[in-house]
Amino acid sequence: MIELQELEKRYADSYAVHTLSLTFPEGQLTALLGPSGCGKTTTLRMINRLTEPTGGRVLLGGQDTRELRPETLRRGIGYVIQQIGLFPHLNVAQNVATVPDLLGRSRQDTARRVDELLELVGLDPAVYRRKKPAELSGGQAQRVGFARALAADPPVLLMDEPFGALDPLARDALQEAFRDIQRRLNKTVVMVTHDIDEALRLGDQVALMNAGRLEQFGTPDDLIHRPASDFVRQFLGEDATLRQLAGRPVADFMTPEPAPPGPATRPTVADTLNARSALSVMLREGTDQLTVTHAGRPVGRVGWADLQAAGLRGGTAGTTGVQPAGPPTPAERLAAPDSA
Ligand SMILES: Nc1ncnc2c1ncn2[C@@H]1O[C@H](COP(=O)(O)OP(=O)(O)OP(=O)(O)O)[C@@H](O)[C@H]1O
Repeated sequence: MIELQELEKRYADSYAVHTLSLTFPEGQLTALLGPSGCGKTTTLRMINRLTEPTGGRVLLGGQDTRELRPETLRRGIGYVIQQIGLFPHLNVAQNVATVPDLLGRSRQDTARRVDELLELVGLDPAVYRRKKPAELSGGQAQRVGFARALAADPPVLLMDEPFGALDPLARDALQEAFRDIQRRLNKTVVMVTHDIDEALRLGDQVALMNAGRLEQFGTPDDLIHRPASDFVRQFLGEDATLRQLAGRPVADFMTPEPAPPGPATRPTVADTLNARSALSVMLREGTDQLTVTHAGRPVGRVGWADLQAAGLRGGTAGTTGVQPAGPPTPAERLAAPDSA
């Protein structure tokens, strides 16, 4: 869908991006990940020509983007940045309506579209339509930014650290909302982030860059279990598997099981709890089996081996240092960050 062919950006005698070739698959979210200064933002901005390449080309739906006028190109691509930059003098509805207005849609269509989009991003139109940006929290403003980026229903969405300026709670909530939206709308999304957790959690694919070049392109699972280089291994760190488990609900690893008769004998966790926290509970409670509940009722069980098999597929316990009957080190590491 979006294809980069030997794309390059040179500044004086240094390359911000060097002969970068990669294809962002249609309908999927690709996280552009890498250390500061590796060329993520430059790559993203070359897709919508906010930055002009010094070499190579970008194909969008097979068409060379140099053949399009930059404004036409940008109108067809949603763009979300860290501080969304809403127009302060316009209310929420007017901000979201900017692009449909530009495209000459009727007033009625636009009003309906604005309400749909506000609902989609989790803002009640009746409450938020007429508010000014100054009356919104950071998370709400960013939601409006998403709505605005989606207003023209672009097939492609570029996002540069879209959750970066939010506090952890607002960030989690908006990431969840966005994941849900992405599942429903199937946009082709390229998201720049330096946050490994975010990339592994939201990315269908991850493109890991280093010094202007691509180190590896693959699924989160590929990067964790089949790192293409020492750089990839070191960048993800030894906690990579735990990070991946943190992004998945325990329901994904559960074996369905009818509620056993009699009093509960195993510790219970809700099916929405993330798998990393479920591991923490096992360590804390000294058990390798948990009962999983849905709306308070037992629906299945999950064992250490299930999480280990899923989390460490293609690897070994040594990858993370997690051991079932284990010494205290992993327990400390697991329990510390987010004991459920
Ligand atoms: N206008 C410019 N002039 C000169 N050098 C630039 C310019 N813009 C970017 N660079 C350089 O290009 C390299 C890549 O920058 P870029 O902003 O793409 O990195 P990044 O991976 O997005 O970094 P970060 O995560 O810190 O935002 C950096 O070394 C940067 O200093």
